[in-house]
Formats: sequence, structure tokens, C-alpha cells
Amino acid sequence: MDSLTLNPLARADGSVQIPGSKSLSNRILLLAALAEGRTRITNLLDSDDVRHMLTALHQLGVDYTLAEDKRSCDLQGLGQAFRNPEALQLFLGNAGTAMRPLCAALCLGQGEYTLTGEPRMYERPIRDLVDALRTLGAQIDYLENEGYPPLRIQAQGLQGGHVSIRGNISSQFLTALLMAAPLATSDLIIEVEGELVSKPYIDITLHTMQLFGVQVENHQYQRFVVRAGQQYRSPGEIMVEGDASSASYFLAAAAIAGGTVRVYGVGADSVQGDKAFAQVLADMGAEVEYGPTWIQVKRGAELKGVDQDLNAIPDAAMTIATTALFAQGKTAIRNIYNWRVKETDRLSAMATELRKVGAEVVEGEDFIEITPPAQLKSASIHTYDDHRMAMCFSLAAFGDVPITIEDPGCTRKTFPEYFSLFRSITCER
Ligand SMILES: O=C(O)C1=C[C@@H](OP(=O)(O)O)[C@@H](O)[C@H](O)C1
Ligand SMILES: C=C(OP(=O)(O)O)C(=O)O
Repeated sequence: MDSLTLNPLARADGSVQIPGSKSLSNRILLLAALAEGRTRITNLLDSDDVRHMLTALHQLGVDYTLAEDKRSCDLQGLGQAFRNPEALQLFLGNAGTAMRPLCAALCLGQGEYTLTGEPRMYERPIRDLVDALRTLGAQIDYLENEGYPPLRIQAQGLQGGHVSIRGNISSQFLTALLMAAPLATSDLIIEVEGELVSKPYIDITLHTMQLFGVQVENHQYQRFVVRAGQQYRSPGEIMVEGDASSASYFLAAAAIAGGTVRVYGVGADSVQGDKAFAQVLADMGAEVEYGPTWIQVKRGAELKGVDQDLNAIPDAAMTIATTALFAQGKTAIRNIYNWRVKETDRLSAMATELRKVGAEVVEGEDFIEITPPAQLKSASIHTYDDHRMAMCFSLAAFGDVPITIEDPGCTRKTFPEYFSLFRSITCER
């Protein structure tokens, strides 16, 4: 297997323009496809997850022109739900932001659709969404294991009415229902059962729907009312914000090693919850400054461990786990059960790899506690086909020892150019 050895790093300095947000890119593409009118999307993310959405839309008959650098796209909306006379098979890789929203959106129209993906996608739950869609009249079958993709959808429209959906596993189920809701045949009232995880992603969803002219009544994230008869309408041109989760690695590098790193493309005005990651660095002792479209971090005094519930920022929370290797004392990251159902079981993967570099780790069902060693150990980091494992562990190279990242190409899911940008702001000892 391909691997990349990072020599010990001394410092991080400079600025980085962060590529477009995965969460926004895939939401905007889907809503632009359903909308009336033509949408020009700029700063689109070029990565596997977005490519899977683009390929699926092409198969579904959506007409678009993608620029040569794949970062801008002119897309002609259908102005209605997908209707395809021929049965289609759509391969969605391991992209949760394609599988879940498309599963709901495809039920709105007509046709027969088989949704497939990578082996890990077949271990990622989708039952809560399928159950909710079935109560609205959807016909969806599991092709292998109950509760998991691959799926077959016989689309025949979605009714409105009342539906409840569990919120404790993934916010993407609620996102999927919300985005489909305006095209249901009557008003849809969605009740969230139990805790809603990863709540700020719902704000991204509501924000994107609003950009396309659809209003949702949000009653404290417990109950949502979406009126039928609302039509998605293209806003014309949309620029995708930089990806706040992708920004976390560069900001953490500055907090760990200094000097100063500024990321452009995501800042105080961002709609992405992961902008709050920099606040956790501030709580650990870094100096953080926010501009409207940038965030800057400087190394402050010695970093100190924190004990925080990071349910709202599950992706960026992984970056805190490796930043903890450079903090005084123990860091605890709590309420992150759903790390277990993402690209890999991230709680177990993180615990295993942190121990390899010498940390003392307690892995709970929904938390992780990390106590750093006095001196990091050189290690070869297994990345479990998880882009964030590869990116997070690049930070371990600040620990005075070489670190090998196995299969560094796995960052292609959301950030193909990660290692070259990381190199551009770091210098070796
Ligand atoms: O809606 C989204 O764009 C996402 C929601 C989060 O997933 P969960 O809601 O499953 O935690 C996040 O981890 C994922 O990377 C993207
Ligand atoms: C959990 C993630 O991806 P997905 O959108 O596939 O859920 C992630 O990017 O960390």
C-alpha cells in the first residue's frame, strides 16, 4: 500500500485558501437540480464525494457543464422531481451527503433506482430515514442487509402529513427529509424523536433551502413544518464557502507549533458549525481571531487539555483528538457515539492509532480520553480508508519523530490536495 512519511515538523506559518465545503457543495448541487432555472456554482469542491453526486445527477438526466478544473458548474434545473423511464443504478461511493439526500429526493418522482456504494457504505445505517419515507408512501427495499444500503427505490411520489424521525444517529436523515419536503403532495410536519446529533448541519440545510427560495418553520429543532407547493428556484449564482472541517487541520497546526496560520474561505460569517472548532483551540490556549471570511490562529501559551461535549462538530472534533497529543494533561471529547458509524468506527480507530504514538487512551462507548506521552513515538498510522484519520495524524509529525501515513490518497473523499497544502504551511526541523 502507498504511504507517506512526514519528517519531524518544526513550525506552521502562512495562509491557505480552503477548498469548497463538501456539505454545501452536495446540498447546492441537489437543490439546483430540483430547482427552476439555471444555477452557476463557483468554488465547488472537487473531491470523490462531490463527484459521486455529479455523476448521479448526470445519470438522472440533469444537464450541466463542469469547468475544466471542476470548481465551477453551470447547471440547468429540472424544475421538478426526477422522472426516469429506465431503471437506473447510482453508485454513491461512501458519500453520506449523496446517499441520504438522494434516497429521499428520488422517492419524490418516478422511476426505479438502485443506490449502491463502497463496502463501508453498506455498514452505515439508513433505517431511520427509510422508515420515515415509508410512512410517507415510499417503496424502498433493502437489497442486502435490513437497515443498510444498497437500496432499491420504486418512486411514486411522497405524501405529506406527519412523520417522525430519530435524530440520535445522523442528522443527515433529517436533512434528507427536509430537502425533499417541499415537493411532497401536501404539507409535511416532521417531529424529531429523541436527541438530534450534529445539529449545526441542519442549519446548513435550512440555509441552503432558503437560498433556493424555500421556507421551513423550525420549532426548536424538535418540529419542522414545510408547506407544500413551494418551488425551489435558482438564485442565479452561488459561491460555495470554504470547508470548515478541512480548515481545522491548518488551524490546529498553528496552535500546536506556531507561528500564525490564517485560513481563507471560512470565517465568522460562515453557516458551517465547524467554524466553532477554533473556539475549542482558544479554550486550549491558542490565540484565535475571526474575520468575516477568515480565521487566524497563533500559538499562545502552552496548550492545555479540555473536557468538552463536541457532538455539534463531530468531524472537526477528530482534529482535537490529535491536537490533544500536544496539550498539558488529559483531553476528553464527549457525546460522539456516531463517530462509530462514519467512514470507519472512528472511536476505535482513533484510540488504536493514538496508542501507537504513545498516548494513554480511554475509549468509551461515546467518548474518548487522551493523555499525551512525554515524548511521541514514531509510528506508521493505519488510516482505515478514512480521510480524516489521514489528515488528523499529519499533526503528529510535530512531535519530533517521523510519522508515516498509510494510504494518504484516502483524503480524496473530501480533500485531494491536503498533503501539498499542509506542506506549504509547515517546515521541517
Ligand atoms: O450533513 C452533512 O453535510 C454532514 C453531517 C454530519 O454527519 P452526521 O449528521 O451523520 O453526524 C457530518 O459528520 C458529515 O461529514 C456531513
Ligand atoms: C462523516 C463524513 O462523511 P459523510 O458525509 O460521508 O457522512 C466526514 O466527511 O467526516
